Amino acid sequence: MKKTIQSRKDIEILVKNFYDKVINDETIGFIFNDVAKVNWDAHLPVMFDFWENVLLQNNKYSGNPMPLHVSLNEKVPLTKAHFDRWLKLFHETVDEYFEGDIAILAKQRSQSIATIMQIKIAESERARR
Ligand code: HEM
Repeated sequence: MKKTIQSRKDIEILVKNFYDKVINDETIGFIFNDVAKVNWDAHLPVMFDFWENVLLQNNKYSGNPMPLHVSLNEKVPLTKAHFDRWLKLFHETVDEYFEGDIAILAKQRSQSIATIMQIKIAESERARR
């Protein structure tokens, strides 16, 4: 049976399984593997903190992901298709493992953060012209 998202352990299950899909994905995998060459041992704990902060509100993450994605977009254009794919994989992972209010919140928050990210990227492109 699926469970609700309640703890750091649940967040770790969500995030790890999501990135397992990401690194093997034909549409967005190369951005992580070949462009950013992500160090997963360093990145995963940051993502646990980020999602724990967003979903369980415990102030573990105090960074700002927006500038990082704006810079990444200068190395490889991050398109709507990339964001749609990211969101599809994230929502799929949430639904595979979890149910309940926090699972719904995870899908809503990822959607709204992705929207803001795309707006920030578009603004940065206008400023560069
Ligand atoms: C096309 C979609 C996206 C791509 C290709 C992408 C890619 C990346 C990459 C390459 C990194 C750097 C990892 C490293 O440290 O080496 C990163 C960091 C991060 N991403 Fe994304 N991302 C995407 C969308 C999102 C979305 C929608 C969210 C939030 C809902 C998000 C949240 C974060 C956070 C929190 C970090 C860590 C920032 C920090 O170090 O403080 N990303 N992303």
